Amino acid sequence: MRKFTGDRLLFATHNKGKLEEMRALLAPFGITVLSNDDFGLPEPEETETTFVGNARIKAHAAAKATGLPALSDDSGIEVDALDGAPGVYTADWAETPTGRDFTLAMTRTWDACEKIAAPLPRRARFRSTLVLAWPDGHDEVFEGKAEGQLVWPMRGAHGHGYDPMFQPEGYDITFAEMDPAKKNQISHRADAFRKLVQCFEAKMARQNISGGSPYEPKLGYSRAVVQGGWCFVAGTTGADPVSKAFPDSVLDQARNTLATIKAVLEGAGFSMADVVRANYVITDAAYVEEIIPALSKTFGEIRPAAMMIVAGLVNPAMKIEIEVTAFKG
Ligand SMILES: O=c1nc[nH]c2c1ncn2[C@H]1C[C@H](O)[C@@H](COP(=O)(O)OP(=O)(O)OP(=O)(O)O)O1
Ligand SMILES: [Mg+2]
Repeated sequence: MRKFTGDRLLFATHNKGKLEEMRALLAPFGITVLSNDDFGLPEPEETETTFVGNARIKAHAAAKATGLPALSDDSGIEVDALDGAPGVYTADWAETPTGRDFTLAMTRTWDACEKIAAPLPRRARFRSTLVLAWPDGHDEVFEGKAEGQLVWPMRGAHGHGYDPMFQPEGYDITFAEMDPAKKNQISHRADAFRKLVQCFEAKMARQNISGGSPYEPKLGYSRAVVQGGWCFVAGTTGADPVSKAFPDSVLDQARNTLATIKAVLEGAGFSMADVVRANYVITDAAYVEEIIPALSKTFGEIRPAAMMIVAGLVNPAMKIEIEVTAFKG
């Protein structure tokens, strides 16, 4: 999957409700979100018969016109009793000669169910297909959905589109009665967005990882810090993970240290193979020969850039401390 590495993204929509939701979803990633309004882009004709087809039209048209990576959303509501209608034509059901009227669209949808005396609950789902397109024509597709049922009469004043008649599964309020931040956690768009986030890994906000040591808040450090594609693991010593005692042998301490580092990296979504730098402190130069089996077993193939210092450590029982840095592109 191609990664998004820039800091400006165009969200190619003319729908203010979608734009607000997408800006909130993207806020933690430090990406400036531009909209069609910033460029005065025309609304392309959605001539395809699938969500992905129409989402591609919108994203590629915007990426081509602006030279920026562009994200689009094509979405709609599927009603089981109506064989999935209005589906891709959800926006069309709101069209009137003077613009879109969603009260009319929702009334049409409910009436269609009434006409065939569809049994209750009238199961439905929102679907969202997000397409991220680059000016060179490449794109990535992410799909999401939110299950629920239609309710009548319409309820609630938040949200947009068909929100007042959609009650998500597990709730007794509609999307339009829900706090917008809550809708943004459980919606079809949020579901698709969680998949899109893989594209933004390199933009992830800083994350401090605690190992639970009481010294962390006292001395002001973290077991590891993850930022962007990097994981910085703090200097780690070789106590036994269960007894917390330091074994006599420096080789055993080295093995414990490397096992702890491996667990920390894996907990942060990295692996030992991602280690690009390792710094070693040993308390006696003679220990170099002793720790070779642990080091060559762990790093013989990975070969991070390394440095080894002979120095004192804070507890006389400690014979080795290792810090590593990992990078995931
Ligand atoms: O969270 C939602 N809550 C309520 N209704 C929603 C939602 N998400 C999509 N919908 C409905 C209304 C929208 O008009 C249609 C999608 O049509 P769709 O063509 O994808 O969007 P659109 O024409 O409003 O904006 P644009 O194409 O510029 O992104 O489905
Ligand atoms: Mg549209």
